Amino acid sequence: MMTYCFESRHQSALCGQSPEEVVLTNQYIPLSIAENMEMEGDGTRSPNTLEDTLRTVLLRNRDQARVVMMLGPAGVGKTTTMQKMLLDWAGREELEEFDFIFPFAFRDLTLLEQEMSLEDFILVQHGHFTSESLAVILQSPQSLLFMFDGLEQYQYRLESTSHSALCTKPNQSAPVSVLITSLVQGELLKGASILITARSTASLSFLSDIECNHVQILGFSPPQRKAYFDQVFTDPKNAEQAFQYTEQKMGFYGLCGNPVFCWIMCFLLKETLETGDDLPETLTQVYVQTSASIFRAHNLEEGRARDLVLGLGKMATYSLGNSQLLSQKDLADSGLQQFLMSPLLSAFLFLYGDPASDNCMFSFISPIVQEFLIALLYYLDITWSGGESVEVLLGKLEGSVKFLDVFLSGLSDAAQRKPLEGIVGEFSKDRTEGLREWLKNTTVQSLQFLSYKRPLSYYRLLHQSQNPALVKEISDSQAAGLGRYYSELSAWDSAALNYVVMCCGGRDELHLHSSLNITGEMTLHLIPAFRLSRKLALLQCTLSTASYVHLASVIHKGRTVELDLSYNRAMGDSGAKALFEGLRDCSLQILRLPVCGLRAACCEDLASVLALPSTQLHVLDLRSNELQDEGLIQLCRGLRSPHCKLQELRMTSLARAFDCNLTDACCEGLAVALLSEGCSLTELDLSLNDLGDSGVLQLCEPLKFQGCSLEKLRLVNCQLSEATFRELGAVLRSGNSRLTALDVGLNKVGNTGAKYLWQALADNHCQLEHLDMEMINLTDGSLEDISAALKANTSLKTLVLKNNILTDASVPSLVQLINDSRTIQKINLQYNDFTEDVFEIFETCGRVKY
Ligand SMILES: Nc1ncnc2c1ncn2[C@@H]1O[C@H](COP(=O)(O)OP(=O)(O)OP(=O)(O)O)[C@@H](O)[C@H]1O
Repeated sequence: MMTYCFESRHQSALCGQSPEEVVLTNQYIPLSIAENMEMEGDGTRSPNTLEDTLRTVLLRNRDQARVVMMLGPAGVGKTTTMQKMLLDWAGREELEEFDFIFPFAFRDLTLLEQEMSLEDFILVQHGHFTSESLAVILQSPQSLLFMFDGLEQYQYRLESTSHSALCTKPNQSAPVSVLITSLVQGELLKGASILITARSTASLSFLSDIECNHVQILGFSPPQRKAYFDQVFTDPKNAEQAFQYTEQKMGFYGLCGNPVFCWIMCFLLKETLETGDDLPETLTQVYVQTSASIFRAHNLEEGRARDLVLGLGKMATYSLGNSQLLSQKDLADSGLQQFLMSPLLSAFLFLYGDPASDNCMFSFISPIVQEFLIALLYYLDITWSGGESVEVLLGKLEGSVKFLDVFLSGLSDAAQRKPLEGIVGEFSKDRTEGLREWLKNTTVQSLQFLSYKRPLSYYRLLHQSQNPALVKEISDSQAAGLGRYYSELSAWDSAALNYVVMCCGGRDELHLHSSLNITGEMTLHLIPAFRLSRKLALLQCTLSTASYVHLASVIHKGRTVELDLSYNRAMGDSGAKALFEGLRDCSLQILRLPVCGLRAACCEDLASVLALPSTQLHVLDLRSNELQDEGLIQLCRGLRSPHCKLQELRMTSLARAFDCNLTDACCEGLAVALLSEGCSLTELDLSLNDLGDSGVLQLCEPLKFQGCSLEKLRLVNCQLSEATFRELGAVLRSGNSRLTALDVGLNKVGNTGAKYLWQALADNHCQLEHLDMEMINLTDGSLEDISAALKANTSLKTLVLKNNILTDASVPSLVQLINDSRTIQKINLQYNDFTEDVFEIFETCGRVKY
């Protein structure tokens, strides 16, 4: 059994050690799987290491056919895992419940075109059994495990066939595809276990009728890849450096979990760390430098190297649209026959079988290498595919390629392609310039038209092309669009966005809206761009706690003056506390944190930073956070400090569902703070809190003192009655108040309550410029008071009386009053009980909104 191996291939810079070598030399590192494993019957989660999971699902419910699909992209370790299972089973360390395991590679099955029985099928692949022994073995299906590796390399489709067409006996002949389907459906060897690997779920329709467990391999987690780097490098310092470098520079491409990619990075960094050469900055450089190194090792002359790349590029394109498994004919059609015996060929292709025989088959070592070769072909042969433009090429291959545009962009940069150009000859200048032009135009278009493909996907390409002059050209023509992003952000997008912003020397304002799951890694990529922005708005995002730590480092001693984190509901006290660390010494003047899930627990930290001489905060927006009295009382400690520079504090609620929950209990502390010498508060918004008369009457006390700096006060919908209005009137008439704006709408005090404010307006001590009494149940009965107030007043500029119960009867007088007033600029009378009859009168005064 142990002579069997799924793939015979040798080690290369682009594909790593063979699976067989990895397991036999004990270099196998456990792999991670996706978390969304099925729940067990008792509600517990399945184990989450790959090996445990496979064991569990294979040994579950042994009376039925147990089919397990092991899924994961190319190079993630499916074959290696199978190889490891086999080795462990043979060494009696795992899966002892199975007496026999029969491994198959789908690729080999492609050659089995004739009909045969299951017995013959097994004997063809595993010749060490005799027919007699096999017949006995097959009588106990429950002790058998069949492994089928690499479904995408099977030329025939497995279909969900009707039961009558399936095989039921091991000696019954049928096409191999039917034998496999019969096994899977449980018609043949009922009770046997089946494990199949595939890169994707694309061709799994044959499993639709049966119960099947899916295990998704993710590859190496960060600790697993650290272990891998430690294993490959002998020097632990180099291992750490290479690991960190790979994480930071390549992490966002989403490839680092892939063992083969880790191998390539180790190979490359080992070389560059030894020679002191430049380390790769982009994905393109990784593949350019690795292939250049392969070519150098084989010392091929320039013409032949170019022919090889051209041939591989052509075959790569053919393979994309046709089959992953390629024949000798495909090789010859691509002009590669001359390289058949060259070891260089196997640096890019897996060879199965004897190259001298007609049965030899080939496949590209990975889709990403395939795409890299297509990109090279594009620049090396301008006649290829009718000389089509990059746009047409990408359009044609959309859906089947992932990194082609990335490589095309990277290779358009002379410095990045240089190591390969020295080996395969010059790239077409027309093509490199054409790419540059295309990239510029599509990026500009995406910035101009919101419906166009999102700009961030082009920023990735700009980052790859490493061409700051090109970015500058784009930003010169599209300055406005470059600072605003309204979509999901990935780590790759963040790195690309940072690159673009940095190439432009920063943006004064940077807005990221509605991006969920902004991780610490993403924020880390964006720190340089953030630090250059004076205004930073990250609205309706979900930032991780680590992101707030990074944001704190952005504002700490930075140039950011305004930070708007509105509607980051998940921030909470932990995020806020991390952020406030940055406030200790910063230029930040405006901090907007409405609807951020804050509670009283964060207010102590906030109060402490407000009291620091190094804090510059002028505006603090805490609307719709459930801070409660306790939170505001804590904050007052900061407000009382002579160092506190806060001028504007907003603690209203944007909706009843998001209350600040303040009551009269916080008002005494606030009154003391307002009276304290250091307090520089000029604007206070406490609307939509149940302060009641008992609370606001306490606040009125400091307002009557000259030392109180408050100029604008909003107390909309605070459950106030006549008593408070009387006191507010007294404040305005006191001659000491600096109040210039007062909003007291939605407190249903009627004419009797409002009377006190009309009287205050008539007093020449009152300096109010803005008064809002929306929806306070004002009727025509107050017309006399209004009239007296407006005739005498010389300061009021805006008056809001909308949503009251005034009728047509008041209109002529009101309009006359406004027309006569020298100061009033705007009066809002919308939504009163007016009929259309008076609209003509309103029209005579441009200052009335009705
Ligand atoms: N667990 C592992 N530990 C160490 N190296 C590994 C591990 N898994 C994979 N590798 C390395 O990655 C290479 C590719 O792995 P493997 O061939 O198993 O991937 P795959 O998922 O079967 O890919 P494909 O879909 O292309 O067949 C192996 O040859 C080996 O060098």
